[in-house]
Amino acid sequence: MALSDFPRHSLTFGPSPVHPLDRLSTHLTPAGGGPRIWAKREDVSSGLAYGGNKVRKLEYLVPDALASGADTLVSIGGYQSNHTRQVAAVAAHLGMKAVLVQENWVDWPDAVNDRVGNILLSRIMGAEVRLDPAGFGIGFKDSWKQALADVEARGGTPYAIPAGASDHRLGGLGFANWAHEVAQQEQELGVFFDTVVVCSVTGSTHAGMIAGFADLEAAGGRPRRVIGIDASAKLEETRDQVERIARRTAELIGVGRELRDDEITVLEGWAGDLYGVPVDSTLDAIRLVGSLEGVILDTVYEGKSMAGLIDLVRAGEIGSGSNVLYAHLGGQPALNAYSALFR
Ligand SMILES: Cc1ncc(COP(=O)(O)O)c(CNC2(C(=O)O)CC2)c1O
Repeated sequence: MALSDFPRHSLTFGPSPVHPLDRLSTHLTPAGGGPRIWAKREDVSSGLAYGGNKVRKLEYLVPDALASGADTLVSIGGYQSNHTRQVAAVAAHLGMKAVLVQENWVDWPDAVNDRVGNILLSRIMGAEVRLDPAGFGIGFKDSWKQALADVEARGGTPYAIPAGASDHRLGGLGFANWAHEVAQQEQELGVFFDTVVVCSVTGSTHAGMIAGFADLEAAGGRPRRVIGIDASAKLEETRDQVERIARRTAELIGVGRELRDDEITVLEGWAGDLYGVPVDSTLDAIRLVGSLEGVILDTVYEGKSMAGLIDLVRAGEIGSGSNVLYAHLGGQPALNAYSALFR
């Protein structure tokens, strides 16, 4: 099957905007001659509760959920999960229930961590929010399996959405479609993005991009670099999951060849020691992009991937003449649980 053969339930206003970050580009290479940095904005692409990258993935899971006769979406994340908040929004939008397991993925000292931001939004949207003391992990957790069983036990029909909607047969399609959308926007903009920078944690955003760009290359497109910046602080787990989902998605959409190892790049160096805990480079990136561009990045994900992009540009790893596309995947609501860092 080709990507276009898979049903997609539209959950966005259309293609997510692409725009240059020229003040950032100039700041990083004041003498000129550096790369031009652009952003593609998943944080402003949907009307569903501030949107984000998971809405894209859910566009391909929703038809499967509806076809299964499910009445309840069941998923999992940390207290400040952007993913579970987007699941709550999509469930509300579809007239379905949502059961969300919110684990203690970030041992963060903020007293309101389980009451503001994403978890507040999920409660407003009527989701059943289950706080669980278990720590971070991107695999299938017992708390999530229990939630599925509970929905069935009370006569409901659950639809299982794993963490980040990633380790799911259809989890990579959303960003395979994103890659095709980029190619369309390149035509309109008259630019070619030779490098894409994206945050990687549960992996199917990055993995879908890899498969989608390989699909485009198989149809005669130019090769490009997709650089994942790890924000899980569990690099091997995240890299393994990116590779597994990328290969599975490439096969699913009929790319017609094995992915090359060099197409799967997840870099460490900006996650810090713990998922969800910002480090100096995270906060520096957030303040720099906020003050130069009025673009807001979060402390868990985008602040870390932007820190990676900034260092790669400063080190000349992303060089002059390059047009680099930064995938802004959302995440801002969680900032409310980190307000003490920005006094
Ligand atoms: C704003 C933002 N940016 C990047 C990512 C990483 O995406 P992947 O999980 O697809 O690798 C998330 C994920 N968030 C998770 C969540 O529970 O919110 C899945 C971890 C994200 O929310």
